Amino acid sequence: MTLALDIPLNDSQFSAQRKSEVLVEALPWIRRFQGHTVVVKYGGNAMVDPGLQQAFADDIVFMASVGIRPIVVHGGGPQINAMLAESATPMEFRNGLRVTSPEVMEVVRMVLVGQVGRQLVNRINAYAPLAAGMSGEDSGLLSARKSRVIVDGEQIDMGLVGDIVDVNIDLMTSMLDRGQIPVIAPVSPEVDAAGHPTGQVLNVNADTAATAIAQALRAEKLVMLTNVAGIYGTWPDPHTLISEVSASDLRAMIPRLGEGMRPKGQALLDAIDGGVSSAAIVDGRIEHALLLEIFTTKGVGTMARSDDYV
Ligand SMILES: NC(=[NH2+])NCCC[C@H](N)C(=O)O
Repeated sequence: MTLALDIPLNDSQFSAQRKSEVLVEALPWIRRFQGHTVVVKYGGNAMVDPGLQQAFADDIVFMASVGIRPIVVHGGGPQINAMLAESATPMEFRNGLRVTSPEVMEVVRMVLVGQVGRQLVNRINAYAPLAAGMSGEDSGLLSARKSRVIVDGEQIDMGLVGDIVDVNIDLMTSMLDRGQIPVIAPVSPEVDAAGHPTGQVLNVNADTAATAIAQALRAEKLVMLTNVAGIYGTWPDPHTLISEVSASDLRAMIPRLGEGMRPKGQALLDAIDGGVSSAAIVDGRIEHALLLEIFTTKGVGTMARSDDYV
């Protein structure tokens, strides 16, 4: 790389030029997403490693600072497992899956709402008091129904686990309008067929909760942090990471994806089918993966886009 006069650059000039390129690359994306809602699923390693936690909080504050409206939905699997073991909560397994008994649900709620959510709010708010942690129970943010889990054609009772059936859009919108960053634990009140709360709370998978919230708000983008690099190609190219894929190509690819990848591919597709323009899986083990996905042209991980994406 050279200056205009073809004079070779010394190291510090070279790195200054690299930095300016990075900043300039971000400009069209800042303009593209300004004023738009981006839902981010926070999970995996990013949630347990202090350095990655801080980098994630930085990225969310960065987004909010340039006028993007981020919403964070978090999981807490590793922390929940640790607390279940520590508290010696009795557990039952069916078909290899943990049943969410009322006792387990108490621990889930305590850890998600009282621990994981609090830590992230604390890190974000070290910059400015923007983040507001809430569970699906607060102000009726989320409503859920029990999931129907079918194994080998038979319905099995997995206890207090649910799927979101309703999102309080007005609440989310007014928070975003005020510049707040909702940090959501997807613990949700159960509602009956008429939409009335039954008094029970259900645990909702954070991936599906993030997808449901992104759909309800017609978010511009959904980004999911996971512990994989992204979606890999199918035959004849199974070792190449797919950087970008259209919804129809992804749909065609899903039956041929590996067991682990298929639900992730499906989550991206569900978001797009529900009206979200683009959805990405990024590697949460990489520091600032979120920043890199949103503010660079090639991003990181795998992005799926609607067929009419512009
Ligand atoms: N994995 C990818 N190919 N990402 C492309 C990202 C492009 C742009 N920064 C966006 O967020 O929409």
